[in-house]
Amino acid sequence: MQKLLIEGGHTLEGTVSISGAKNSAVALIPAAILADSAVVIDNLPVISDVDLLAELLREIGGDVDLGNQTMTIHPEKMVAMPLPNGRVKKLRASYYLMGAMLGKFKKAVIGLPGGCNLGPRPIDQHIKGFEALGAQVTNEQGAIYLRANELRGAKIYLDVVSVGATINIMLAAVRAKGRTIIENAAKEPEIIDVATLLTSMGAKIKGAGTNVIRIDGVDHLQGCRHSIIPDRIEAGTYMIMAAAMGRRVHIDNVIPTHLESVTAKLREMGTTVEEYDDQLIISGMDPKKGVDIKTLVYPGFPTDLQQPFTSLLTSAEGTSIVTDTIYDARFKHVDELRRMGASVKVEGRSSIVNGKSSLQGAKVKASDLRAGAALVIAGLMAEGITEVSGLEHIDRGYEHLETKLTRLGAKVWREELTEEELEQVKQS
Ligand SMILES: CC(=O)N[C@H]1[C@@H](OP(=O)(O)OP(=O)(O)OC[C@H]2O[C@@H](n3ccc(=O)[nH]c3=O)[C@H](O)[C@@H]2O)O[C@H](CO)[C@@H](O)[C@@H]1O
Ligand SMILES: C=C(OP(=O)(O)O)C(=O)O
Repeated sequence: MQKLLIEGGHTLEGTVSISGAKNSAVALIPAAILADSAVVIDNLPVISDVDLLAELLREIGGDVDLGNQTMTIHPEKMVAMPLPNGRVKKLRASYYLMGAMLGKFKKAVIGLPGGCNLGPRPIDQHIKGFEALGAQVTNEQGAIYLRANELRGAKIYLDVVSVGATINIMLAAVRAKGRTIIENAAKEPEIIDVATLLTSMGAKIKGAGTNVIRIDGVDHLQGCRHSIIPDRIEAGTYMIMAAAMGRRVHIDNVIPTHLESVTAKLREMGTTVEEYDDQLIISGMDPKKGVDIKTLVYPGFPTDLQQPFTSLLTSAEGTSIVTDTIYDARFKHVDELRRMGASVKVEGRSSIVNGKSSLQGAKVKASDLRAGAALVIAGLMAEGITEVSGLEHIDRGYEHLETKLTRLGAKVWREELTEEELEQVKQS
């Protein structure tokens, strides 16, 4: 087991290229189950969630060839193998196997998903959608059993705007008989990406990216080739790093419109953000002005970036309030930031940051993926050395983090945990 060490205080300068979007990839890979022939996915991020999903597809009989940033999935020999335990419990996105297997085989048994612990992560809206399409859904001993004689199109109104439920219902509805209408659908770019793949496979989908999606079911879906959109959350993380420590950082392979809420907040703080077709250039400026953040569904400020942004706010003047309206318990980074000398506390679903603090390197632990990113940013800003453990979370979502940061001029490297640290991990 390893930890990440960061020597803080180094200026970032140069170019970083953004990988394919994790939150698309984890839905696109299960979507390939629906095809009758090979699906090739390009621009895949090199992250552990992708490895896990490749293994899950192999478990159900898929022939999966995972190269560098490309995956070829042969679904011909896949079967409706029950997956009640094991790898499905390790990532949230395993829930997309429900929609894809229900669409293809009209049945599935999938263990309740894992993923980052952000407080409760219910899937009632997914189940409501599957039931509306004609599936019988039961929860037995921690696994969801789905079965349908036939799937029929239906009108489904989501009570909560959910990315996961919108995609999962799309995955099942593309193979239902007749028309499905998802109302109050989520509008995230990753939903458009999944709809693009399904359309290339032969599905009939209209309205992805708006709050009403219409799907006309088809009898079969063929293989295709698809390239994943850039990861707006990885891009946002580097934007924040550049605002914190950057002289002039070029962020390549981005879709700037996907990041408008982040760009707006950085500008409000005094950071210079230049926008081009597929590139952003960020120059951090001092002094920084504190700002309030409220996470919202797309195109609002993304919940996945509130933790990283909080680290940046510790270097800003005045008081900033960060409110998460999507996951109100997503604040496990706060105690760790305090260990580094930040003045930040949690009140209800908000964290309150009093700036400006001078952070000091410390031994800290990433409790989840974006908490990990927040601690890396704090480490870049801090005086001395920061040691971040819990790297398995960071590796779920950031491709070659230390290589990308080293190229920008950061001093960051991995080391094995000491015997004593390993013992502490076992006990925690
Ligand atoms: C809207 C939103 O910002 N979604 C983010 C959320 O997606 P993720 O797919 O995890 O979450 P959803 O979009 O599904 O959920 C949004 C909200 O709806 C609630 N909910 C969801 C499903 C359900 O059946 N019942 C229910 O109550 C959730 O608890 C949450 O409060 O986290 C992902 C990873 O961190 C991000 O990439 C997504 O952009
Ligand atoms: C929390 C995240 O991932 P997941 O939903 O896959 O746990 C994330 O991408 O920030």
